[in-house]
Amino acid sequence: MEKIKMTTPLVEMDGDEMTRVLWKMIKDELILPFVELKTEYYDLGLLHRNETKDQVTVEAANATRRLGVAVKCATITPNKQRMVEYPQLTEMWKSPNGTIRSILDGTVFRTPICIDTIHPVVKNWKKPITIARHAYGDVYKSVDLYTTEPGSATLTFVGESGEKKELLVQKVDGPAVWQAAHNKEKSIRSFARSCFQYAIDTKQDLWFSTKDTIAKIYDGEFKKVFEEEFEHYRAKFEELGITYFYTLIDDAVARVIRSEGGFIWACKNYDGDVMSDMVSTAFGSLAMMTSVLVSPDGTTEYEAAHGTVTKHYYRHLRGEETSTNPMATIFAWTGALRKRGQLDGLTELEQFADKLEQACFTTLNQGTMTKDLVGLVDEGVQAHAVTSAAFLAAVRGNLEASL
Ligand SMILES: NC(=O)C1=CN([C@@H]2O[C@H](COP(=O)(O)OP(=O)(O)OC[C@H]3O[C@@H](n4cnc5c(N)ncnc54)[C@H](OP(=O)(O)O)[C@@H]3O)[C@@H](O)[C@H]2O)C=CC1
Ligand SMILES: O=C(O)CCC(=O)C(=O)O
Ligand SMILES: [Mn+2]
Repeated sequence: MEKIKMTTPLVEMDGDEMTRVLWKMIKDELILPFVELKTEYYDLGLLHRNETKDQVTVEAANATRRLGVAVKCATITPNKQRMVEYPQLTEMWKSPNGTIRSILDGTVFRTPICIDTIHPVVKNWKKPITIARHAYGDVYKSVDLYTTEPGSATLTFVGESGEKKELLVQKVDGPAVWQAAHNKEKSIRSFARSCFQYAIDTKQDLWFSTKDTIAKIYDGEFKKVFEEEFEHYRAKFEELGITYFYTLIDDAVARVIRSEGGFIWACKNYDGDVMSDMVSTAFGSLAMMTSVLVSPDGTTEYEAAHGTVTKHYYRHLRGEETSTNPMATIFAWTGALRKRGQLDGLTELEQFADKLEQACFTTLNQGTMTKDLVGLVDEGVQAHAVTSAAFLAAVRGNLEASL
């Protein structure tokens, strides 16, 4: 078979640990034999980020703005422990995801990948729940401070006009921790618009939740902007018979559990981060969730929602074959290839992405799956755990049969 040609490169962001291992396996087994892959490659592996003083992350984000589509491997965000593990690190670098999302702005849409033989642990969930996570700001762009003596902190804003606004944060009588976070009205507005548009595109209800009773100004602004923006979409919502529903985050959490699913849940950045892990795991596995960042200008970045699967990587380093689930990383690639195909009018590339996803489903339906899924399948369904390599080989077999 002649390889499928591409016209515009994808931005390829390589990453760390087990997902970096899977990344290469996926490319070698499922993409390079079939596609004349064109990528602009950025190595976001921790040590290369360190060598470039994290400039490679900024370059990769700027390349994504230029080329329009990126695919990203999971990356380590260093903490104190990682500084010990990697003594060559000159700084505790920020999260590359945080940096990229700040540059691209927009919303991260996360949807569970469902199969017929695995039922959600929440038995009334009948349809997938998509988390729409605001990608900009809040704690991901905040500054932190630790102080040791009694004293007080104030929050000061100085406008370009010279106007000053000052607020006492707290007076403390001993050691304390502090944090200042922000968001931009423009970003909140584009978050709202992308959520309403996504609800229309997928014909699903949209829920939105914050804690505006506590963060009256901060979260109140999110609520207000969503209400204002909804007026531009109300007619279309009514025409499609879908609804916009706002409620407090704690009420939303309870309602989500009691729901049937089949809607989009818009969440502030941190809520979306943690709720997407809960939702994906409740639907099956962390590795069964797609994730795409859609920025206001339509730029897209596809990734897995999970991390670098460190525990499996240590086993890999000890020479063991691991059974790490590559589904979310494969779907990051198919999402990006399909989008590139759509933008460049390459039907064959789009169809290839569809067929690769279908080959994954066929493999799972044949009972060939990674360890995380085997224990979850319905009673009576034959399923066996295989290594990541064996899973990818089986997917390749099914893919070849479909081409
Ligand atoms: N998008 C990104 O770039 C993200 C990066 N990170 C980074 O990843 C690193 C590890 O973070 P951690 O908190 O352990 O989170 P991970 O998501 O990497 O893994 C947590 C656990 O979830 C299970 N799991 C996750 N993905 C898979 C998979 N594909 N197949 C099978 N099981 C899976 C594993 O459970 P078990 O061990 O029981 O098999 C694993 O130990 C950190 O350095 C963090 O900074 C974290 C989140 C997102
Ligand atoms: O960037 C990080 O460190 C974490 C990212 C994350 O947890 C996510 O994207 O869900
Ligand atoms: Mn997360």
